[in-house]
Amino acid sequence: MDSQLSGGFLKHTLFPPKIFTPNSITLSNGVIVSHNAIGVVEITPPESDKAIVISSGIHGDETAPIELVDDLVSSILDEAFQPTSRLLLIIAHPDAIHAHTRFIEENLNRLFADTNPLRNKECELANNLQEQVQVFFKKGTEEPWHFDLHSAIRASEHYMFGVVPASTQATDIRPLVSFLKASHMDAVMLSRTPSSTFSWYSAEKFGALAATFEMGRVARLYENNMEEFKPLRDALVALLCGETLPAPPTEKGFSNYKVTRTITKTSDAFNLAFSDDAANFTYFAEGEQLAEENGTVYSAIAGGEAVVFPNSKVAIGQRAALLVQPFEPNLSEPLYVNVERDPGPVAFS
Ligand SMILES: O=C(O)CCC(=O)N[C@@H](CCC(=O)O)C(=O)O
Ligand SMILES: [Zn+2]
Repeated sequence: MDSQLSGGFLKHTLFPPKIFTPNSITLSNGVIVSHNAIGVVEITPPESDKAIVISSGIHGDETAPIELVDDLVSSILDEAFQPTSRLLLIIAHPDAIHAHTRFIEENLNRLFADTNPLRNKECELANNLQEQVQVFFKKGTEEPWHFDLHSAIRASEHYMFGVVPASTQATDIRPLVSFLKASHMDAVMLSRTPSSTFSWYSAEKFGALAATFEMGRVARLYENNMEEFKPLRDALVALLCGETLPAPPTEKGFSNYKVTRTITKTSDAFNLAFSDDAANFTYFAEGEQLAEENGTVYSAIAGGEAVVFPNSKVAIGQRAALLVQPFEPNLSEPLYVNVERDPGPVAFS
């Protein structure tokens, strides 16, 4: 193993040597740690039943996930726990982390639909990450999982929540929902339409149990209160080690939402009808105005809608908000999140 990785995965990712050579070591517990690329570490135990990708730093200013992934790699190197799953651990975008920004030229988390023409650094990163994940999942036949860790830009009615992408695969996501509950998350949101996010890539291409996790709110590196994410870390370690997941908390509930609509910004005339700092999951009653663009008015549909990830400053052609409604899934039956096998009826405008 190169000496820099023993100084920490994050440190190596942010300050890599001029020439990087992929390398591997076998720990005394038999676990192989391979440093495949800058920001990509693969863990191979002697036997495995799951193949799990845990990615962070897709957005450079969302730092709690980066600290968590760095900590997991250090703990594996220190043999503090012994994974029984193959793992791919990722810190994706060092330039954006250095710059304390979401991205440099283009939102990396919208570049996983296909191989990208190389117009900027994010396209190159997305292509490399697609390749790394593809090789990783195709190496074995274990159950594929992917957690893409993020932090929200704004305050949120639900501090920690998962966003499950819609795919054309028939993947029953109930184990994922159980994992969210065991991680003490507050909510899950089921998508309805395909997206071009990293978690969608793993769900669509490999049938992975995949989700974007929102871990609290953006903060500078090492200014996060990582105690808040201890239940998530505990659940991850249990999953990685093939142990029983921790029990969900009894003191708080868990909310289920499904996306009713995606509002896409199509011009510079796009405006949100509410304050820029409205929290995620702010509820709007039927008829309340949500956004306006060139005379098209978006208002909440019957039953009302809550707004998630509102952002009028996104690039033209990109998602400016998700609108959601609560629902109660029937967990005694398989729960699918795709266009063909929709989780239940929902009102559309
Ligand atoms: O707080 C925000 O507005 C953005 C936080 C974030 O980066 N969220 C992800 C969600 C991806 C998904 O829909 O699965 C993103 O916007 O890329
Ligand atoms: Zn993000």
